[in-house]
Amino acid sequence: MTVLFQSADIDGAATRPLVDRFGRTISYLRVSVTDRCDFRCVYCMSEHMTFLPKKDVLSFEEIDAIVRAFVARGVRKVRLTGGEPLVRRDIMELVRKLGGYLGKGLEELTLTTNGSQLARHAEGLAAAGVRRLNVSLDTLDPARFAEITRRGRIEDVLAGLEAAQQAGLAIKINMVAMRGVNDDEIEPMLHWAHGRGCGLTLIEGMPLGEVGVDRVDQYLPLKELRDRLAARYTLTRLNQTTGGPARYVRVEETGGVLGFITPMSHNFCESCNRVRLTATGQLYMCLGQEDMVDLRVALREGGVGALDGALDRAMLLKPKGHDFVLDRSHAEPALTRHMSVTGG
Ligand SMILES: Nc1nc2c(ncn2[C@@H]2O[C@H](COP(=O)(O)OP(=O)(O)OP(=O)(O)O)[C@@H](O)[C@H]2O)c(=O)[nH]1
Ligand SMILES: C[S@@+](CC[C@H](N)C(=O)[O-])C[C@H]1O[C@@H](n2cnc3c(N)ncnc32)[C@H](O)[C@@H]1O
Ligand code: SF4
Ligand code: SF4
Repeated sequence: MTVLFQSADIDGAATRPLVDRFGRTISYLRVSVTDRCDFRCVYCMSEHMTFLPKKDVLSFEEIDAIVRAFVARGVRKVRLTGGEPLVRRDIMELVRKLGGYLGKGLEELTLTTNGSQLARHAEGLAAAGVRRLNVSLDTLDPARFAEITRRGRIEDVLAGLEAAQQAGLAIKINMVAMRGVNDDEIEPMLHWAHGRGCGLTLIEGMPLGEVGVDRVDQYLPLKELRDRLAARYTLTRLNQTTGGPARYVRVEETGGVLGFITPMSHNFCESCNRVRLTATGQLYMCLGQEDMVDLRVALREGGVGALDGALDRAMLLKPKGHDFVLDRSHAEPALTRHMSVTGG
């Protein structure tokens, strides 16, 4: 195997932080380790997907080299995502490698997962230094779960959650709010999640990739949900941030934390701090735009030494924000690229 770099000290302050043209500092890297998934959630994928060729997928050594370059430039948070990160073969090998950067520049290593494989990986994740996970779950009803995921078994996810909590991992549940699909379950989910010590974050559906369902009908602005919840519960605004896009409140009646991610109704791009690496090594500067730098090409043609320059080029390309529009006259996806490619 080619050794891409020798061990060097990446501890301490970044010498040249990553700052874009709008003065935003990049401190958060999302890494899609695979675009494949064992589910086909209706808002994310179509029933029949063509996945990226396996031969083009970055090796763990290449991902490691790229993450290292980012940490050296001031990235403090890395999230593994996908597709489903836990379906990539030998994924724990990568988690352990990246866990080695914790305390040496990296402050948080975490994952977003559908939970289906969590039961067998929870202890390993905790041992590698992961402290919290975001688990996507849009319903508590087994039949509805099977419909939304087009093939998932809720029992597997619940067993995964149990194992993760046993392993001491903090859990935030991600729920995409969909009108006419799961909007009758917001309050039950809130009580269920908070009752077991998990946070709950509601998300507005975004128009990425052709998925075979009518996104316009399903779109539910979270302002509407927030008003509905505020009529029943006392919501106290929290200033806490995880470095992600959610805005949080405490629900006084349950004592738990509720988050709102509102890319459609309230754009949070002015405070964007993140970039995204796909499984095949393209660094996208925005979830909702096409601007990218190919780090796989940079690495394979120029070695690790070429990464720094590629990151500088990337900063010049980061756009101001997305241009998502979702209404009857814009029913097409904003981009053909599915969420599972860019990792959400
Ligand atoms: N438009 C937009 N959506 C985002 C961005 N980051 C995350 N999301 C969406 O937010 C939802 C939840 O993302 P997660 O993977 O849980 O990550 P996070 O919100 O950063 O997580 P925390 O670290 O817990 O704050 C997903 O639907 C993402 O697609 C972003 O930069 N822009
Ligand atoms: C793409 S998934 C990848 C990680 C993992 N498979 C999972 O589902 O948690 C990351 C997050 O994006 C969310 N997501 C997927 N498609 C979305 C869309 N069109 N709009 C908003 N959120 C979406 C999912 O609900 C999930 O919370
Ligand atoms: S949201 Fe996650 S679990 Fe669902 S299809 Fe997309 S990648 Fe898979
Ligand atoms: S849509 Fe693009 S610019 Fe806006 S927060 Fe997300 S990644 Fe950042």
